[in-house]
Amino acid sequence: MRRVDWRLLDTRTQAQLLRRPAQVTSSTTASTVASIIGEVRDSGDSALRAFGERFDGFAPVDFAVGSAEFAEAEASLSVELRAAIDEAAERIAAFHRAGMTAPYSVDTAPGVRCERVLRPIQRVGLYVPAGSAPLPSTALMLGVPARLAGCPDIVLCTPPRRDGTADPAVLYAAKRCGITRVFKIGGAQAIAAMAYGTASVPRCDKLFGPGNAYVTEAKRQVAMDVDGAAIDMPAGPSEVLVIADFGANPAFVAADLLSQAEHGPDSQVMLLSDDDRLLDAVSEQLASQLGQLPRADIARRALQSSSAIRVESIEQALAISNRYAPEHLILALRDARAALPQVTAAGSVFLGDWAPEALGDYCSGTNHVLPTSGAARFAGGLNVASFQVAITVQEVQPRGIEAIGPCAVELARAEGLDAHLQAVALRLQAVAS
Ligand SMILES: NC(=O)c1ccc[n+]([C@@H]2O[C@H](COP(=O)([O-])OP(=O)(O)OC[C@H]3O[C@@H](n4cnc5c(N)ncnc54)[C@H](O)[C@@H]3O)[C@@H](O)[C@H]2O)c1
Ligand SMILES: N[C@H](CO)Cc1c[nH]c[nH+]1
Ligand SMILES: [Zn+2]
Repeated sequence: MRRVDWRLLDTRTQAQLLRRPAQVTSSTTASTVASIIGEVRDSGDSALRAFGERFDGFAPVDFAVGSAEFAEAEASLSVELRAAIDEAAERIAAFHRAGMTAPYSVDTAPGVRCERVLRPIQRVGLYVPAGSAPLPSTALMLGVPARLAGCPDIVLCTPPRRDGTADPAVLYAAKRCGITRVFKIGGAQAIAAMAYGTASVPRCDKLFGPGNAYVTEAKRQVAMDVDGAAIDMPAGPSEVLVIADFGANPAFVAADLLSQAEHGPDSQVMLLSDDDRLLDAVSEQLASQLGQLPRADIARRALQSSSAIRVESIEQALAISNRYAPEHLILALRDARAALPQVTAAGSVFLGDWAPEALGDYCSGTNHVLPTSGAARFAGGLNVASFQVAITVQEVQPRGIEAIGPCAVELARAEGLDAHLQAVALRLQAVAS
């Protein structure tokens, strides 16, 4: 992790420091992904088999997980793991249920009723990563809100293991959410299959879920294509930014940084502090904790494009954080709650010393599918509304057209749109006669 003093950097170097590693390699990734998508569109299942063989070491004859594989998966899990998945699912459901928006209706004038009704998106495609680590928690983060939204048709893709089976905990978590249409397909090819459809995989209206740089780029490309599919958000390589003051626990801070660094070599973790001793102590902790981690190599590579930044003040740290717009923001501050109003861009915020980011990943109840690469400046994390379409409705009585028709006539005249004017004027005449 490079150590720098923000106050000594010119503005260009400051900007470079806040760049994501995935942004640096994006043009190569984009062309690789474009050709994968093209081949899936042209050759469907046979392209999926070729990419499965090349990238996952397995090309299933049948991509769909059958009922026997679901049953074996469930039986193979420990009682403790099943209970943890069940417990997490319940807490995620409780938080997401509380955040569901209700339909509403307003009489905007006498005889004019405007409403907003909510409908579930009819067919949604979920992507659960399993490249370097299978993420059953992601199946919950996607499946729970999709069910609460009432989506009738839920498709899930996840990369197969080398033996051709899907990760059993991912299958259990999917089934726990009522999802049984699971396909063993990973990467950009899975996104292409769900966006355009193949003989095996149904075409979906909207795609959800995190993934590596290939998955995230594939989602971006299918979302740009009018024949493709909508997407939730860019939810790429994991990130965390920690703002720590003099009193923060260096072991906790280092553990939180490493918990995101271990996701992938393209993850990025940032530490900002106004205290040199804290920065020194975290650096020592990183070195000693790294040695204990099975995924130390991955974490070490992520740390190479990460920074520990000495700032003038916590206010300056908050300003830098808002500019960076991290997926996760940990406020390891003595009065973390007091800093919250200054946070304007972050996917999910963790207040104080006792809220490790890993709790949000698994079971606090918030969603861990969050915007990365700075998208937290304009987008929030996944929620039930992400799986719904909001349809507005208006119902107008004769007295309603009398009340608001003249307003529409005036505006139509100003725009020179006579057919619009006529549509209203005819009704005004009919009501008057
Ligand atoms: N932002 C979020 O909300 C969030 C949540 C969870 C996980 N994540 C991120 O998701 C990512 C998961 O990545 P992963 O790799 O473990 O799993 P993954 O399932 O996203 O990717 C694995 C797939 O990548 C494809 N692939 C691998 N190498 C390739 C290559 N050279 N060319 C083309 N395709 C290739 C393969 O098809 C493989 O099946 C991590 O970066 C993690 O940080 C983000
Ligand atoms: N931290 C990831 C989101 O960036 C989510 C996750 C799943 N499992 C562990 N972590
Ligand atoms: Zn994580």
